[in-house]
Amino acid sequence: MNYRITRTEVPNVLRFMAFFKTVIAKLVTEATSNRCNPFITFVLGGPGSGKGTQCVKIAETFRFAHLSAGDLLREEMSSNSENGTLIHDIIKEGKIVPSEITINLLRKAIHSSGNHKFLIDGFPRNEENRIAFERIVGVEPDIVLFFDCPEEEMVKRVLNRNQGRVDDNIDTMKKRLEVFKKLNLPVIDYYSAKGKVCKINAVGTVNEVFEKVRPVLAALRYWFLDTSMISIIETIFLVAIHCYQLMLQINYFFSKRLPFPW
Ligand SMILES: Nc1ncnc2c1ncn2[C@@H]1O[C@H](COP(=O)(O)OP(=O)(O)O)[C@@H](O)[C@H]1O
Ligand SMILES: Nc1ccn([C@H]2C[C@H](O)[C@@H](COP(=O)(O)OP(=O)(O)O)O2)c(=O)n1
Repeated sequence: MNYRITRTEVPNVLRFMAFFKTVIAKLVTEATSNRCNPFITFVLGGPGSGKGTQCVKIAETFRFAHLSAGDLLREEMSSNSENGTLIHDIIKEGKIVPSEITINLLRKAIHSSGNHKFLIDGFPRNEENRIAFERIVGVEPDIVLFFDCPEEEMVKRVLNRNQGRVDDNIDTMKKRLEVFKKLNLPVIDYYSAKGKVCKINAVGTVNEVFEKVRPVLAALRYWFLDTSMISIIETIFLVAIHCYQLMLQINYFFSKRLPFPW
């Protein structure tokens, strides 16, 4: 195009470009705002369904930070903290520790991890956990992985776990299964209704189950790639506009006429 900007038009063109840059920045902020929050994956399933085992593999393969609510509570229990005895008694009874204690441990672990993609394993266990997390941490999970496993398989796995846990015995296991059905399944239903649950059949060898999980996490890679692509395109676009503005100002200063680039 042969159109040339005249000297009197330059201030208006500069003003238009400043407005254009503001609009682009706003659109990009809106497109990426959700993505600046940490990426939260809740990992749920009955006791012994294989959550912890699969989380280790996911964390290794896809570089997520793995935070196990149960492990954090057990560490707290053995650190002789003021809540130690309370946590021990609740876990031994197969019940759920008050949300405030678990969320405090999770919050500390999230902040000290240096990662922005999290697998939160074994949380939320009940509606109280769920509501408190959303209120205190202020985010909802991006996805929920649900390891669906038959009861007899879960019992077999827990009784063979051999990690010296106070709750890995048949009496506590029966109570935990009841608590899972009564309190945890409603949480899974809640997130299912929101379209966030990805149900994985947890029967099979560890590797077979992981092959069912892999495509779910692999699909998320595009999600993360998407975020960086938007930022790269935005940067290229804004740098181009800045350069043109600068050229325009230099030309204006030397009172020349500048060809319009489109
Ligand atoms: N797919 C599987 N097949 C057989 N055993 C498994 C499988 N996944 C995990 N396990 C074993 O079952 C036990 C419970 O697994 P774990 O990952 O601790 O479950 P959860 O975290 O859901 O309680 C562990 O001893 C683990 O090695
Ligand atoms: N959000 C949570 C997670 C675990 N707990 C307690 C109660 C659970 O029975 C124990 C053990 O949890 P953990 O996730 O390690 O147990 P499983 O791996 O499902 O066997 O910790 C809790 O009170 N609240």
